Amino acid sequence: MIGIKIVVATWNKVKLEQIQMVLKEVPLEITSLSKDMEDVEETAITFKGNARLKIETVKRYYPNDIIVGEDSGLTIDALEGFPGVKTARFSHGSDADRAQLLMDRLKGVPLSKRTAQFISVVALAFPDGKVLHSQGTMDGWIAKDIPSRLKGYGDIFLLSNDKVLTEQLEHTISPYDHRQIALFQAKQLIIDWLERKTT
Ligand SMILES: O=c1[nH]c(=O)c2ncn([C@@H]3O[C@H](COP(=O)(O)OP(=O)(O)OP(=O)(O)O)[C@@H](O)[C@H]3O)c2[nH]1
Repeated sequence: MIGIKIVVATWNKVKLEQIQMVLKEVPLEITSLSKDMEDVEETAITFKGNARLKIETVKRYYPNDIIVGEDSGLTIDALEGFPGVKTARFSHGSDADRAQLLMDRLKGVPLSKRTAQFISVVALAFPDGKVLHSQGTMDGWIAKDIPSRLKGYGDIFLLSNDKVLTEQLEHTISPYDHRQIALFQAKQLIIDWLERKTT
């Protein structure tokens, strides 16, 4: 549709690539944020709330475009949902450092009680003021052993086939990935909105 772009409201390069990959089937130009745009303080207590904060901030700069924002994280049942919305920042350092801290907190907890979820919420803001959301969840367990190459949460997140997420992804892009599930729904919501707009 002439004039409308998709603007991806993320400051994370990997996430940007994943969003661009799924949304490339939508017949609109996809752009990322200009380098000098302020990051958003993620102060909400839900993934949906933080995804909304991201799109609302970016919409102020691009009121006539479709804004796509995503918030995700890991929730661990034995830790009452922790780290949840704080997954990217509950302590200093890298995701690998934080993953190590989670392993320490789960010391002695048997595998059957180490159930966890990766959750992704995508928020969409449309030029007519409409706001829509989609959500994806992936269930698994926090592994008992720390792998030798701990780079992030994907290295401690065990799937039902006994592989950790990053090991699985080396072989195939999982259609069951929380972010992929939320993004595929979001793609359809954008297509539906465009169809209604043109009919
Ligand atoms: O190893 C992983 N495999 C995954 O599949 C996965 N999905 C989410 N995460 C982690 O969850 C937090 C999201 O934080 P988040 O949504 O606030 O994103 P972000 O701050 O990086 O970017 P932005 O979009 O806010 O700019 C970050 O710590 C991510 O590493 C994953 N880690």
